[in-house]
Amino acid sequence: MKILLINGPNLNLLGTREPQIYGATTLADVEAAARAQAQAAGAELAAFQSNHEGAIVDAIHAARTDGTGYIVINPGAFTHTSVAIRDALAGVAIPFLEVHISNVHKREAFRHHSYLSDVAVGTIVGLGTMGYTLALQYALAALAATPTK
Ligand SMILES: O=C(O)[C@@H]1C=C(O)[C@@H](O)[C@H](O)C1
Repeated sequence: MKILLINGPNLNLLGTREPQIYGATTLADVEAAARAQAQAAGAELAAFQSNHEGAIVDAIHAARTDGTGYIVINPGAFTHTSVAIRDALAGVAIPFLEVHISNVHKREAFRHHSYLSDVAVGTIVGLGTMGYTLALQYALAALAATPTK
């Protein structure tokens, strides 16, 4: 079982970026916890972060042929702008969960729309970095129930 964790732009700044919104946990902490969670379940986790839309699209394409069974993605600001990332996720037909650390629905209006949510299995919003843990828990259970992946 292999899960790909993708974080988008500015999430490399986690821990110092607007901590009142995104908390004090660093991206390295998030990725290390996710890796340990996956390994404890007998799964592999690949973690990818980029500030560049095309690099995220390329990472999604690569998942199509590397055995990835589930994607957990926080697209950052590309959530609200990127048809390209939406199309890549739909194009590889790998189930994915959309995660947002903050409750985007309590923030600026431009954050209320996602180009991904209607093609996602589900979304986890506003639960801080625990959202990643919960998303992984769901993805691991889903993969365990479908042994082919
Ligand atoms: O809450 C989050 O994780 C999302 C992260 C970002 O960087 C923002 O651009 C999104 O609007 C929200």
